[in-house]
Amino acid sequence: MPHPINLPAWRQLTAHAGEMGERHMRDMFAADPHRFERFSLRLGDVLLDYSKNRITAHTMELLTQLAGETGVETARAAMFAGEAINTTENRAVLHTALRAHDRPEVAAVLDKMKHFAQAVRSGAWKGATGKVITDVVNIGIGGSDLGPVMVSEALRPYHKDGLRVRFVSNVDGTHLAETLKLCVPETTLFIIASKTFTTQETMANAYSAKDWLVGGLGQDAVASHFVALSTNAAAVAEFGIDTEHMFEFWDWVGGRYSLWSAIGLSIAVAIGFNDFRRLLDGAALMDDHFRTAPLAVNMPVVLALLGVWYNNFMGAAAHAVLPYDQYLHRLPAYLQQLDMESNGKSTARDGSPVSWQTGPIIFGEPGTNGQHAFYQLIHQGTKLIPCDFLAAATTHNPMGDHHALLLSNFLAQPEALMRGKTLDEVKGENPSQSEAQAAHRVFAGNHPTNTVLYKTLDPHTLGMLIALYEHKVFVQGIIWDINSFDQWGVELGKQLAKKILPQLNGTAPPADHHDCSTAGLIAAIKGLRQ
Ligand SMILES: O=P(O)(O)OC[C@H]1O[C@H](O)[C@H](O)[C@@H](O)[C@@H]1O
Repeated sequence: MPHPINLPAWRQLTAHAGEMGERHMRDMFAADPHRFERFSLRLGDVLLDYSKNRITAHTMELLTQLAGETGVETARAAMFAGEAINTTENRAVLHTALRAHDRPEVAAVLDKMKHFAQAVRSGAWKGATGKVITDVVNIGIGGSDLGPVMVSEALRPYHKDGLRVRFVSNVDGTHLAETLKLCVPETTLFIIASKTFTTQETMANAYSAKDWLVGGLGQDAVASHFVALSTNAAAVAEFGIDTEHMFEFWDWVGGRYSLWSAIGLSIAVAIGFNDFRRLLDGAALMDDHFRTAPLAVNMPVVLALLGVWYNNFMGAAAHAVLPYDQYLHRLPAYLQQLDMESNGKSTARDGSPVSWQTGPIIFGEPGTNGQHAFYQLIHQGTKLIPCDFLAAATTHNPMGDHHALLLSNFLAQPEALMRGKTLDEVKGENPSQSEAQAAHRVFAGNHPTNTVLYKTLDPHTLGMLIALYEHKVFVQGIIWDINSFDQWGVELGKQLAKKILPQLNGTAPPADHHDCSTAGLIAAIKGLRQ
């Protein structure tokens, strides 16, 4: 497969970007009253409006051509077929199989999760002293935390009353300590979530949680207060969890794609298995759409292509995710891992260095909070930052005018970003102001946004939205000719931390291989501790 920059569509897009640089969306909207219908897609209760982008029909044709030339359709088929497309780890990438209904091993684990979730929720599962569980603490990090936290927060209206699900990820003891202050051993159940069951942070937190539990209830209590989610049965047993109480998954499930697997157990406990199944079914609907819809009308493909357009042809380095939905307040954090760990790569699939841009910097906050913080830069700064706006047409919490206020902002911001405000408009508002004063009040506009509107944030819709982003990231990885499914970039820091630990603890002599900054900081920490 030739590198993307050598493909005909890439060259044509480079030339086309030059032409499009001159054009303002305000004029394109004025010229075409059907732009919304032309550039929007709908699947079930989810609507994607991508009309506020710096595109024409020709732009989309060229981008779709790029998807064709980079082999997106072949790659998509290979992923769904279970080929080992994660070539640096020789693994298949089959998170889609977790939400389909055709694998017996998946069905068996889901069944086990269902029974466990029911037992905890109904009170049939008892702690060591016979009390029902009131607090479930998921201990995990990265993909074993961010997906479950994000979904658990997003689906709060579906949580069972009186059952609190908490998450501990950071190796900073503060995270666990502050969480344990809210729990008592007799009624607390720990879910240790780790694909490898070797992750330093998770193991440290799991052992400390075990000490806390054993300190309160004794060693025999571990069996009824700890369960594990992992692919590594030996390590689970060594930790002291009966593998009866282990929920397994497989190496073909990447960490950041694992919330659909046993890693989702905390979600199933919080919202109940039926709603967890609805989450999977929503994702399966998006999978089906992604697998079968022609590229030009394929929602994840269109989102991916728009991202490529700005990232590779218009010089954008970042992408903002702006949910106007408080329940999605952890979506940006979740997408940071999904997108940046997947596509933050600089080696092409053939091992050569890339000479084109790959994954963007993802950031965001829930609207309207972001408006009062960083939107200034998006509106008037020097950087081009494409944004995704997301909102539900209905609210779980009708209260006065709040939802209408929220949605009016959700609609106003993309309109303002698109349209901008000209010098003449500024002067028209206040003819007495000086030229210089007026200049500060001008908005260039022409800032691209996608709008994702859905009916209600329910489990099914959330499943669709997450799968939408998963497949977007996949398509971009194929176009950029990188492996979206490994994460070698996180290894070096881990290795060095392991070496530094005994030096900090004083069980190993200060090493002379450090640079003077690291050595100086180690010495400073020791000094400040005295
Ligand atoms: O689930 P675990 O094996 O504990 O891994 C947790 C996380 O740590 C790793 O360092 C990776 O960067 C993540 O992709 C992964 O999700």
